[in-house]
Amino acid sequence: MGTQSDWLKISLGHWRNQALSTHTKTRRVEVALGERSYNIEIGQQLLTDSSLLHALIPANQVMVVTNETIAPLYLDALVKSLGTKQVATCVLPDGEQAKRLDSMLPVFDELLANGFDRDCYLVALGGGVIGDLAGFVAATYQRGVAFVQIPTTLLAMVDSSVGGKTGVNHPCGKNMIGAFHQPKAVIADLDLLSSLPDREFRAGMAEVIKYALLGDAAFLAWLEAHLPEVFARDTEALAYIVERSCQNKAAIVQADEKEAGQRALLNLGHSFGHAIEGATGYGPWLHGEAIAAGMCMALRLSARLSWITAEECARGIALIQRAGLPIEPPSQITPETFLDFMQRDKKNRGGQLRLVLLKGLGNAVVSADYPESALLETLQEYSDG
Ligand SMILES: NC(=O)c1ccc[n+]([C@@H]2O[C@H](COP(=O)([O-])OP(=O)(O)OC[C@H]3O[C@@H](n4cnc5c(N)ncnc54)[C@H](O)[C@@H]3O)[C@@H](O)[C@H]2O)c1
Ligand SMILES: O=C(O)C(=O)C[C@@H](O)[C@H](O)[C@H](O)COP(=O)(O)O
Ligand SMILES: [Zn+2]
Repeated sequence: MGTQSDWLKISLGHWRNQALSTHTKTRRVEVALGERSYNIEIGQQLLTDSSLLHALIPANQVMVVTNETIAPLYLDALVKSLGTKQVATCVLPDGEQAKRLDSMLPVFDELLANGFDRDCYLVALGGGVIGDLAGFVAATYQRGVAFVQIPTTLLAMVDSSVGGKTGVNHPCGKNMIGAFHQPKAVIADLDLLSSLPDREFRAGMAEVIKYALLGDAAFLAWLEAHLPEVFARDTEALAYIVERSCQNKAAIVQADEKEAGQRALLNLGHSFGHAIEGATGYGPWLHGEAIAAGMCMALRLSARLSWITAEECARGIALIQRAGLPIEPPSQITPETFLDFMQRDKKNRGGQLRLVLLKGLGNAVVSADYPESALLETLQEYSDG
């Protein structure tokens, strides 16, 4: 005999499948970058929409890059929908650990073995790891070929597939080797989220909350009110958060494609978060989890500086906690280790640590104008040592 909570789980699961089977209209967000402009298509049944794929991937030679977890779920369907083109595939190992330079070599080998020329298209079918890596292969193969992002995680749909940051990690730091290379299109098929594990879904929510905290106070209030629908994976709620997140990201990327200035706002929580990922060896902490803890650290430092009130700080942290995300870094990471990683952050200039901090919820700033002691005290708050 099942318990009441078993029953609740079963009925919620049933409702979730029903929710996903309701068809939402396709939404489109444009990333307007002159000759590098492209659209983000957000909808359902897009992976099997041959006419959409033919329109957005107008090449005869197509290389699909994916990983060993996603391939059995979605690769056949995609290859079938691509039809009669010359389609090659490259299936990489799963995980953040695989986001490194030498994982790119099998993709280059496969492109060359198949005689792919400069008119070929790469298709990144996966989360942020595959998108960043395949995008960097596209940026460098024969000095640059076209690519399309088909994000399969929430994080990739709301963030990594958009904006053209591609690259791989180095043991000394996150995304240390890479290039700006915009995709030709982003195809976000919400149906693919039905197989995403809950932990990965929560990690994606960290980047969604990021947009709200850094520049969209109305979205923050919406998320506070609608988190249950989001976590039930209600199709309309998913379509809304993906669309709103992409609109926020597109607006910033359009204004500052190569991060000369305001694009760094998209790095809220990342100076701390990337240090957590690096210090733990890339993997145990998912990117979104590290960024969640990092955003809490940025909130706490902002409150220490009196740039936000204690209430605003608590409100931001409460939402992150309600999303089931960590609100503190691992206590074993010492302030020295944090500073070591943070000193190599790409936002720094002239030896100064530039951080994304808050001057109100929905109002982030990039600043090196804070007393070093405030940063050290914040790091010490979390440390065992
Ligand atoms: N380029 C950017 O602007 C940008 C932005 C944010 C994050 N990132 C990068 O993205 C990476 C994190 O991306 P992520 O969170 O998508 O992680 P990920 O790519 O590792 O995917 C998460 C996990 O989910 C699995 N998975 C993916 N889609 C699935 C699906 N539909 N069903 C079942 N399992 C699925 C994957 O195999 C993997 O195990 C980090 O490397 C981060 O630095 C880049
Ligand atoms: O698109 C951006 O710009 C971002 O900063 C988005 C981040 O969520 C993402 O994690 C990005 O890869 C971080 O970039 P980095 O330049 O700090 O390595
Ligand atoms: Zn990120």
